[in-house]
Amino acid sequence: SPFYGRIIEREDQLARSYDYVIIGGGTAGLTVANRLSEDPKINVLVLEAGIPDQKEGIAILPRYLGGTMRTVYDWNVTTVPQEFLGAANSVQSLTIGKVLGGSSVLNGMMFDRPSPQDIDAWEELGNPGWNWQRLLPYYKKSETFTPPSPEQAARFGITWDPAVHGTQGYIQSSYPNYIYPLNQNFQDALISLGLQQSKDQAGSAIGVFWSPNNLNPHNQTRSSSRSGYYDDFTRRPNLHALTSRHVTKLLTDKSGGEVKIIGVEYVEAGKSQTKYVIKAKKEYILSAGTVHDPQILQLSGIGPKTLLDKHQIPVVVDLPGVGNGFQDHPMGHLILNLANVVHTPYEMEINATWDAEQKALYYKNRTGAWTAGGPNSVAFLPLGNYTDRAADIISSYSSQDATDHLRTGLDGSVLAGFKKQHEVLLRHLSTAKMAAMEFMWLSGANRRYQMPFSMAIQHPFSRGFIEINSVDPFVQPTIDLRTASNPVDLELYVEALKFQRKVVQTPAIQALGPSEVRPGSDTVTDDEIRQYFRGSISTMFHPSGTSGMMPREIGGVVDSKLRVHGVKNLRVVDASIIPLIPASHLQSTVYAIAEKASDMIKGDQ
Ligand SMILES: Cc1cc2nc3c(=O)[nH]c(=O)nc-3n(C[C@H](O)[C@H](O)[C@H](O)COP(=O)(O)OP(=O)(O)OC[C@H]3O[C@@H](n4cnc5c(N)ncnc54)[C@H](O)[C@@H]3O)c2cc1C
Repeated sequence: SPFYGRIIEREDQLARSYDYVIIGGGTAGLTVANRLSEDPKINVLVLEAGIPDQKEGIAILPRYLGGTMRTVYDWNVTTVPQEFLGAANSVQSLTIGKVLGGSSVLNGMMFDRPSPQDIDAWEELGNPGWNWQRLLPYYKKSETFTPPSPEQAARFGITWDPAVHGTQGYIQSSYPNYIYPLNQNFQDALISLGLQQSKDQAGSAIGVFWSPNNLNPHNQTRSSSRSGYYDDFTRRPNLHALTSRHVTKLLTDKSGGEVKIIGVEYVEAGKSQTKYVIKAKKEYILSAGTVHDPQILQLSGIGPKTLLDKHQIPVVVDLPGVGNGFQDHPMGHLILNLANVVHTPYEMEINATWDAEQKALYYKNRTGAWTAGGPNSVAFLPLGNYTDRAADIISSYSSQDATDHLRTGLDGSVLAGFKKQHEVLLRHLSTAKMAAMEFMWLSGANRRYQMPFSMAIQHPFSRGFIEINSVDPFVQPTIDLRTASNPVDLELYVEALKFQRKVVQTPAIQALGPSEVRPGSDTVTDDEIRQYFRGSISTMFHPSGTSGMMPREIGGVVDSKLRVHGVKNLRVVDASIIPLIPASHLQSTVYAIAEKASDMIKGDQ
């Protein structure tokens, strides 16, 4: 067919049948599509609600990091008012990708990994085979790591361990040709406080470390699931992507005793009168992301019975976990102005001459500050590393009844699951092997200030939810992060700010002539600090957990082969299956999950 080998545009270009239909061509969706279509006999269709980006600056240049937010490539969804936060930041926007490549086209390009314990905890929740040792090969499989140049390695002291990196994967991880010197001040400051520096974050992400970006080292542009797993494979005749197609529900059949998916219903964007149905011979794979997976499942009658009854949707599978278990990394800031002039991404915004010089360098030979955007320097710290109140905090969590601060009306199975998570988290957080807080200089991910430090809680005990509030698939589901609903989470921020202020006092930061812009000198007491965070914490864009991988008896949505409980031929593969959010930015883990899932699906063929 003349249409093979590209993104197809019309229904009459579809193949007669597909073995797999993948709902959502995002980070995980395109990974699975690539791997399944390696077998030329297997036909794969991806249905993606967004359009392909045009490789414009905001989508591919580190200089314009963040520029896709609130554009056509963003679903532009917002939360309901957050009752545990202050009025000023009560309604939050939650950027998520609506584009071929999904959130990997919008993300902050930080390419790090969690610590082994973060993944081992998944196995402890009843998922055999989901531990660090078994997932590490998939982190490696998805990555091609390029070490920093010898000059950069020598100048900044960047070390790495080739044993934990991949060399054949489709996602490029590398250091930009230009590294902002402030990354070094940040490292030096933390080391001067006695913190350990890891040789390589990719095998043990504790302490302060250098991190690469998802950056193509050859042309210094973003590496995304689209550039890595899709663009070079469009000549495969058995891989089709149909964009601008919004999936509205899954069609189910219960007649044989077990529940089966018998088709996917979708519409073309802007033409919702005409409904199409496409069928898969083997399986359906839901990769629509943490916000939309539960919406699609619930609209299809798979979800909590009480919610389905409320909307008069016939119950196909009563699965109380669907949409519950939402987790994210809420993020707060300490912001400095610097008296001593150093180059920062902020300078791009105020110094047109410097920006133009850097632009010229970029287009001449891919050097200069336009190559840099995503953060390269970060610290993931266990409680005992940044506060002497670690024991108090652990005991505040452990003296709670695990279900004290959850939303009301949850099914017993979901409560049992959270009890189990509570236990697993407390066991690990009291060791030096699980990070509780991430500290980072945001680099180009926040270009409004010279020195925005972020602080993000890594293992919140608060849980949010996503649920439909209409049977209309085009109405955004209710997104309730419930940030800080567990009050002990806020205590971690109080301690984090005090620690961050100590960091500012170190010679490495003092050399920059810092003055605190936020929260500022009138925020001193614990109560003032709590108020500050209530009024300012926002999401770090790491939504996960709404199709949690756990046994059904404890509120799980998918089993350890990522099959939806109670449904024969449906898997979920993306960030929503993460049962406990790890201490890391999420993309490397999403790729690893998708690579592992692809092998499991092939194995079951
Ligand atoms: C602004 C931002 C910054 C981030 N920064 C970083 C970072 O620096 N480092 C890092 O590691 N991670 C970062 N992340 C997180 C990381 O990018 C995500 O966790 C990851 O990309 C999620 O992958 P996914 O496959 O679960 O979902 P997505 O990649 O979002 O894919 C879901 C896809 O499904 C499609 N879809 C949804 N509903 C439907 C429907 N009804 N019909 C058809 N298609 C549908 C969507 O359009 C989308 O393409 C960031 C994320 C964002 C948004």
